[in-house]
This record gives sequence, C-alpha cells and structure tokens, in this order.
Amino acid sequence: MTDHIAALPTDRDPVLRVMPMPADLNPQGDVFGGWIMAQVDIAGAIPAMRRARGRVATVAVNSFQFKQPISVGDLVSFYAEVASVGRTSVVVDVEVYAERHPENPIVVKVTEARLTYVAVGQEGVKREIPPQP
Ligand SMILES: CC(=O)SCCNC(=O)CCNC(=O)[C@H](O)C(C)(C)COP(=O)(O)OP(=O)(O)OC[C@H]1O[C@@H](n2cnc3c(N)ncnc32)[C@H](O)[C@@H]1OP(=O)(O)O
Repeated sequence: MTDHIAALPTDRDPVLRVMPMPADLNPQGDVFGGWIMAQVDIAGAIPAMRRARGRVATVAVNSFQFKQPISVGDLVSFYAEVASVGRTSVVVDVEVYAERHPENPIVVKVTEARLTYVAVGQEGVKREIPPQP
C-alpha cells in the first residue's frame, strides 16, 4: 500500500499547518514522535472544542499510527474531523500529511490517529456536550 498521493485533500481544510525545526529531530535525524503526538493532540482539540463549544481535555488516544517519517523541511498539514459525539465526549480522527521536496514536490500521509476529548467546565469537571445549534 502506498501512502504517496498526488496532492493534499481538497474536500477539507487543514486545522493546523507547521514546519518542524531542527530542535524537533530525534538522534536519527527524523522528527521526534513526541512532537508529532503533541501537534496531533492540538489539531484534534480544535474540532472537539468547536463541537463542545468550550474547553476540552484529552481523555484517551484510541489509536496512533506513524506510517512514514517526517523530515526537517517537510511542510506538515493536520486534518481533523469529529468522528462521533457521546454524552460528554467527542471522538476525533486526525490525518497528517507531509509535503516534501519543494523543488520536486510529493505528498505523503505520515500519521493517522483517533483521540477522545471530554468537555470540561472551568473546574475541569466533565459536562454534557450541547446540542448542535
Ligand atoms: C487540556 C488537555 O488536553 S490536558 C491533556 C491531558 N488530559 C488530562 O489532563 C485529562 C485528565 N482526565 C480528567 O480530568 C478526567 O478523566 C476527565 C474530566 C477527562 C473525565 O472525567 P471522568 O469523570 O473520569 O469521566 P468518565 O469516566 O465518566 O468518562 C467521560 C467520557 O469519556 C469517555 N472515556 C473515558 N475514558 C475513555 C477511554 N479510555 N477511551 C475512550 N473514551 C473514554 C467516556 O466513555 C465518557 O464518554 P460519554 O460521556 O460521551 O459517554
């Protein structure tokens, strides 16, 4: 199965786009997995907060797959969508793509993840997800 695609998705917009810096590399010279996980958590929280209409806390990383490495100089785009909504929780799917080699560009899907966020109030106590407006 190839993860190389011709272009970024055109049916949705990324919630986050960032270029990793040399400080984000592991000793092998690829981007550190923890950096990717942090960005995925931030990206997933964006649609979760919009759906919950307020603060959320990450309660679980349900799945996380590093499919291809990310290198310094790659432009990394995070696409995040609500997969399901519970009483107090929102499940979000995140897909991550890297645009490599601007002189001869290719797009590679590098990571897929599913995370669960819980709507919380000011005291950090869970609250119900409000109905869709
Ligand atoms: C801002 C940040 O993101 S910080 C990142 C780190 N995250 C945190 O610090 C959060 C720490 N955790 C907490 O504060 C608490 O666990 C809370 C507030 C998130 C949840 O409070 P609890 O009373 O334990 O919640 P409870 O067990 O009832 O579960 C709440 C919801 O999460 C879901 N949930 C809980 N654990 C899991 C899990 N492991 N996987 C999937 N869903 C889960 C439940 O099914 C429930 O969903 P529903 O109401 O839609 O049916």
